[in-house]
Amino acid sequence: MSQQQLPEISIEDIQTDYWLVIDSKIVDFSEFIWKHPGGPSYLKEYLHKDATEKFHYFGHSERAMEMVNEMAIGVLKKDA
Ligand code: HEM
Repeated sequence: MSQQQLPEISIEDIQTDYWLVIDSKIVDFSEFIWKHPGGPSYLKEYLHKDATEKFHYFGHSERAMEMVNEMAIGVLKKDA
């Protein structure tokens, strides 16, 4: 899903406990946590947090970026 098509959502409307933020996108990683090649602990460390800097710091591949887009459920509402 491209960023333009993502709905703006408020934190209280997020339907999963397993989310973090990368590049302003809310990413639902509930299905992905045990599949992450870097292991589950990195994702848990950023539960409900902005992981943008760390995600890019580790030099993730294009495919990893695609996965972020596939798991993105929306963008945070600005005034939320
Ligand atoms: C939900 C978002 C994320 C996705 C989809 C994702 C996906 C991936 C993928 C596909 C790889 C394999 C290498 C590659 O293709 O780049 C990988 C490796 C890795 N990821 Fe993530 N990642 C995410 C978030 C994070 C975060 C937030 C961190 C750190 C805080 C992290 C740390 C790492 C590390 C350290 C590796 C290297 C593992 C190794 O080679 O031993 N990832 N990730």
